[in-house]
Amino acid sequence: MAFGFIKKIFTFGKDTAAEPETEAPLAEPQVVETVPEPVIETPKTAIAEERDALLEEAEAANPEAPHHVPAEAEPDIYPLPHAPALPVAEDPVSPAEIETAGGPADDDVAPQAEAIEEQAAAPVEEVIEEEPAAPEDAAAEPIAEIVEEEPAAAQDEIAPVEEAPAEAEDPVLEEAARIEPKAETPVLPKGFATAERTPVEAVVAQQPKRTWFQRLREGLSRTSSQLTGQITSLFTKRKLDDATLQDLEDLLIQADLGVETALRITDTLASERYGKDVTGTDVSRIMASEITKVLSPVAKPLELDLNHKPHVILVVGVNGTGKTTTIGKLAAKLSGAGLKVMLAAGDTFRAAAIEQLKIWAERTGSDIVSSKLGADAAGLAYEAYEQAKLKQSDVLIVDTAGRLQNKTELMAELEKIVRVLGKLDPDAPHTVLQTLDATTGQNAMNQVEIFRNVAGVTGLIMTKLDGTARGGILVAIAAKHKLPVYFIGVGEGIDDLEPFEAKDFAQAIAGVEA
Ligand SMILES: Nc1nc2c(ncn2[C@@H]2O[C@H](COP(=O)(O)OP(=O)(O)OP(=O)(O)O)[C@@H](O)[C@H]2O)c(=O)[nH]1
Repeated sequence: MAFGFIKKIFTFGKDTAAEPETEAPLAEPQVVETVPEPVIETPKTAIAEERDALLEEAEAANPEAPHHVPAEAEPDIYPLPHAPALPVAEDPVSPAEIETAGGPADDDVAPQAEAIEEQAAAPVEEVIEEEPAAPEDAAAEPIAEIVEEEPAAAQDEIAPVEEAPAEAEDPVLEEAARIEPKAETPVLPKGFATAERTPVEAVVAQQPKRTWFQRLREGLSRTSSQLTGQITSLFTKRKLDDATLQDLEDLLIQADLGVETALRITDTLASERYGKDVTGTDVSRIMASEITKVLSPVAKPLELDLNHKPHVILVVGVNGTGKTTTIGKLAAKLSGAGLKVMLAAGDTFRAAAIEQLKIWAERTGSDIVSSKLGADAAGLAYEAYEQAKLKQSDVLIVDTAGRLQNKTELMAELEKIVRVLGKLDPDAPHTVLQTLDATTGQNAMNQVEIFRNVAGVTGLIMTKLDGTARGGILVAIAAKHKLPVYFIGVGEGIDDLEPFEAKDFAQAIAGVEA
């Protein structure tokens, strides 16, 4: 491992498979300088020829002078001004990349790099024979340091990945790994310089973090730009008449806003501008205003009755809609506010979901009750409630397995969880939250209808509004079900959960500047 690492330093971008089995030699320049000509069987490199010519010339000019290049000066032969930084040595860097990293290469850098490659490829026995005493060599010490330090640094980075459960690509786990301390940049040997690449952290730091509102806008930009584009072309050089109103209504319905809201918008537009010229901006403004009116009554805070101890929040929804992630975000908010939170890993179908919730519990300082894969989820909810009572938790949040609304067995199991909790406290679960994935269109309406019947959903959270969200369906759901919308998910991070604001959401959908 350590030797392989050294080898990488000296063989940038080389296909290591094509190299000899022996570990790479420490290609000190003086090694090549002192190798007698007959031993090197490869043809002379340009730099060697140039060097010999210079030596001959110097000898001719002053036959008394010593013509051996002193050892300590030798590293200057190949300063490699743009050598790759050691931390990224795993990433093969070709000489071409080295050049571009620091601008155009000097004419003599390329042959030097070539010479180094040749030296590195030379059979190890030859080099060892000719190599001067290594401990004396100034460059050798830092290399030894790096060799010792490198495995430890690598372990720091690898460890969280090894500990991660099966679904290592899970962003929650990735983020958990990301927050591990970074390995320190090793001290480079003399004669090397770090490549002038901006570290990734610096690049990230340079980019201003997008606010959640920007992410929401971007997420909904597919809906809004499609809508506004179509609306603009609809009203170009046309007065508002019945036909344009009908076309507009169709466009709004296609954007999932629902018939009721579409009619609200067209009616208001007709009352203001019938028979007159209409611009896209007029329509967007009316759209934002009418959508705000529909959403305002459902934009409510999540009320907790802390007399219950615990206030039980059951989280339900179709697979992958973001239940577990949302639970983590909620737990972070609540425990951050000083409440004692207990989580119940009721998604007993998916091992990764249990692990994922454990990580969230750890990150948020919450207690957690979990059981084996495949255990009875209602039994787990019961146990979790008992534990939460015992521990005097303020809030118990119960995760459940994702289920398609048409899977009757799973839906029956959900009913059972609700029944069991109701036996422990007639009012429990006090809140039944349903997560909806904003990338889903009309199907989200169907999901709400069924989960509402089975689990008595009392409020909604729409997740993934930072992606290529559709979002319009939330307006239709609000108009029809009038269920509170508490929060929106605008990312995978712990803080990416924002209270739902009707006006912000409406303006983002309508493409109106705030
Ligand atoms: N971009 C984005 N991704 C999210 C958001 N919320 C959740 N996700 C991601 O969506 C994926 C599914 O989230 P989970 O929390 O595992 O969903 P779940 O509903 O518990 O999934 P099941 O256990 O399969 O039912 C994960 O990759 C999350 O990181 C969000 O607001 N924005």
